[in-house]
Amino acid sequence: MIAVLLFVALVLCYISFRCKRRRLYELAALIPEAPMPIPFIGALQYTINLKDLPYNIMNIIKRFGMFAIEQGGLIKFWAGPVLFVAMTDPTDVEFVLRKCLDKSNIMWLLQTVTGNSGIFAPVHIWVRRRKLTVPAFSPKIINSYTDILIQKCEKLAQRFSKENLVGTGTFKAWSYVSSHTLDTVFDYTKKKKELEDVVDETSNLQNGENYKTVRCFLDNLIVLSRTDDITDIELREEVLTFLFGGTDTTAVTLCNTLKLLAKYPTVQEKVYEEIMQVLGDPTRTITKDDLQQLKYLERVVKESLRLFPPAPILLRKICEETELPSGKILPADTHIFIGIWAAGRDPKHWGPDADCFDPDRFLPDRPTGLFVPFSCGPRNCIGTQFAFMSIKLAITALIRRYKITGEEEKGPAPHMDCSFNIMMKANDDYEIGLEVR
Ligand code: HEM
Repeated sequence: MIAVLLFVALVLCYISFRCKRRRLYELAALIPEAPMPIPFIGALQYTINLKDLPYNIMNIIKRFGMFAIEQGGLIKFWAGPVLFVAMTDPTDVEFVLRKCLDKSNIMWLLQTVTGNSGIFAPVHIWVRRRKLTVPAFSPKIINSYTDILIQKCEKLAQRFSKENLVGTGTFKAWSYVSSHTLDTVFDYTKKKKELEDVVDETSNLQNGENYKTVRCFLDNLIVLSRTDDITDIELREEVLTFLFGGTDTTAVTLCNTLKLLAKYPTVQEKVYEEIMQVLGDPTRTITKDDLQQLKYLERVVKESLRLFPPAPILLRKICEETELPSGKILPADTHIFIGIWAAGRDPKHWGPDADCFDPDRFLPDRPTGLFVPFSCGPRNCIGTQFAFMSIKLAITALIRRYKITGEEEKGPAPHMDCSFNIMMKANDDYEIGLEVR
């Protein structure tokens, strides 16, 4: 008898739940659905096998993104009762990134690490944090870092030769490059495992202790924190934002670009020739003006970001029913999965060779599709300019000394086996070789 009552109660709860969400189901029914092997739990089935989770998520990102392209730019899928739409249509994507600023709360796990730092914070907290950090990224301040960055890139190039990695076959570049980018953002020489101490130290630094020993972004944040009423916890959270948003993203892009240069030696030679032409004297130290002239290198980095964006998806949540520019209507409480990876490979917008590596597609007179590896709109990446400068300087320091070697690609479409570990990263930890020029 109790079991029957329990069953009836459950059925009534389910009916009431469905009734309350009637509008959501009505609108969702108009959107094509991604095929799922097990219907009821939806995309949750891909999270069961924790060991292969990063690989499975990457596959979902690719598969759903491509399916959205086939279906005209928008599809839906369910994760249990939660409605997701995957979006690739350029106009709809730009609209969402500019107007819908709430992050999806499936990012709660990341938020437990970074707290209310700008990158994942609810909109009302983010507005203040963004205002606080913007001055640290003014072109004037970024330019003033050029000399420090040049020294650090030289140090990276020398490190490879000091550690006997030049002319001795292939090695995994990831750990060297990621410690370099950590150093560039924080200007610290501490190892990652000591980062907690670094973060705690920043709180003491607010009081002026050891202030002169720290420079770069951290330095600027501390200076800013003196004029604005920012607490130790907030300062700590923002430091974590820079760690989270600025270091591995730049390292992944740098490594992807090196790997692509190894795969395509003719592109690498063009990059080398441009550097030699701009610098004239091969031993001369690079300047910020030289950097502006490295246009081909800039196109190579953009093409690397198009094909292998470190953030292959962006997540947003819409709280109210919203009509998209394409005319489709999304119900309130939809989680949006913006397919950056797929939008960068959409043949409708990038041409039939969308999967191929062709830096010249970024020549100024050629039309391009949606290129948003740094997002766009008010919550876009605050470090875009810094990232470009940092990546171009590091590649210049390496290419002028060394030939990057490795497995050459047979066709124009590069292959890289990647997983999604918060960002999209190659599974081989970026195995490359270096030869002296
Ligand atoms: C190639 C390198 C980089 C890539 C691809 C990248 C990508 C992104 C993307 C896609 C977002 C937006 C996330 C979203 O909309 O959900 C973002 C946000 C952010 N990035 Fe970057 N980023 C890079 C480098 C950097 C660097 C070097 C810094 C700082 C030194 C930085 C600091 C930030 C911050 C603070 C945010 C949060 C902005 C906000 O919400 O107001 N990023 N980044």
